[in-house]
Amino acid sequence: MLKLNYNLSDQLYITRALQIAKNGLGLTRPNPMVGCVIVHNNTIIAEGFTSEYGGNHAEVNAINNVQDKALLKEATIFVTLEPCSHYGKTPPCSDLIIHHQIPNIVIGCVDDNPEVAGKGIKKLLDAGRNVKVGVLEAECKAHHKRFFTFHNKKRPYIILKWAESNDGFIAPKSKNEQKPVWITNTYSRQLVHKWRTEEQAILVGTNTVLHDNPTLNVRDWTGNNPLRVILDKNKALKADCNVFNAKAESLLIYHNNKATQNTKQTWSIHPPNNTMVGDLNAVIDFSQKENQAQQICDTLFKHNINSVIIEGGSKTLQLFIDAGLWDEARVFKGQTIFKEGVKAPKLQGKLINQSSILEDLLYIYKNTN
Ligand SMILES: NC(=O)C1=CN([C@@H]2O[C@H](COP(=O)(O)OP(=O)(O)OC[C@H]3O[C@@H](n4cnc5c(N)ncnc54)[C@H](OP(=O)(O)O)[C@@H]3O)[C@@H](O)[C@H]2O)C=CC1
Ligand SMILES: Nc1c(N[C@@H]2O[C@H](COP(=O)(O)O)[C@@H](O)[C@H]2O)[nH]c(=O)[nH]c1=O
Ligand SMILES: [Zn+2]
Repeated sequence: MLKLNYNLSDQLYITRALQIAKNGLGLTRPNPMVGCVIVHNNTIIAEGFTSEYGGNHAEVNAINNVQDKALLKEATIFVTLEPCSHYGKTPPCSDLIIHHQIPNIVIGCVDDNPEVAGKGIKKLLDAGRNVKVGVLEAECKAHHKRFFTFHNKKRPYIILKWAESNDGFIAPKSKNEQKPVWITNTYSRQLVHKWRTEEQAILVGTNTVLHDNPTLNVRDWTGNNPLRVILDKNKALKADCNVFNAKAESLLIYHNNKATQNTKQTWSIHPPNNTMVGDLNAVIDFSQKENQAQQICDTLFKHNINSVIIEGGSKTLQLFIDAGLWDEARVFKGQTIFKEGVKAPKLQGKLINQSSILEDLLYIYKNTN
């Protein structure tokens, strides 16, 4: 039977499931980071969250953690996302729940992946189980924002990030060395490395590579490197740029005219890992300025990328802002004054958080359109 009335304890256990689900952040991609709690007689008897990509789903881990499996016949299982119904890298979790005769299932939100999309719930209902759907639904959807954006908007969840001087520039007019001019302090920069571990890809424009020679990997935090996505219309970037080194994988996006396609590629692109589909070269039509951002999104979608952090420069960030193709912006404001230089992007969004990291200010915006 499908139930729609929820009580406080349902919310409490889904809150706990959301809390432990966050252990999978940056590890489960492109799978969602699900949390699961199993309760018997008002006591949590086991918990689980999604393992690193290719490993167990949250429900499997939670059920494996139950010591006395006989209790499952009287238990309630709480999950942030509808249990799956399909054979992916692992068998369907809804079958496992049925197999263990768990009578009550409480679900945060329905899975919008077309392979599941209600079929997991149907399986459970057809097996005569009590199913509640939509407990803390908004919170669960927000938690699974990367996964839902990917399936519903057919593009990755997009985070814009930049650091601007106190007078609104992201770089000075000129500089002597091919490396970034740091506006933010080391703690802010460490936070950026943490953010890099949380997203599947990181993207920058050509000028940023030419001027900064960034590496774009994770150094000041522990976690997975994102895939480095580099826009290089004319394949002008040299093989020895740091973004093509062996420290992480790179995807090059270039223009689709004959001249560039025939350009001999002189550097090796690292092989895709098992979360990627397609090869690590992609072609778009850069002459169509008005839909460049959409084409880039389509490319990332085809490569199964659920989230991307765009770290500049201004032109690249503005491209996505003008196309309305962004979800969150994380903007640092430092104390430096440049007087002139590369102007920071112009963005209109809802300010949802403001904090300070020593003297740096951090503003978080949401795209409400
Ligand atoms: N403080 C911060 O957070 C950050 C600062 N920066 C700074 O920003 C500056 C770069 O930003 P910005 O100039 O806006 O550029 P981007 O990094 O956004 O690069 C995109 C631009 O590069 C130019 N370009 C040059 N050669 C090519 C090519 N072969 N293919 C495609 N595009 C090409 C294009 O300019 P055009 O359209 O004119 O052809 C294009 O619009 C750097 O000085 C860097 O230090 C960068 C990232 C973050
Ligand atoms: N200058 C500046 C930033 N610059 C961004 O960081 C990139 C360098 O990455 P990496 O080589 O991996 O350290 C650089 O190309 C640009 O995208 N970021 C910030 O948080 N604060 C700053 O003040
Ligand atoms: Zn599953």
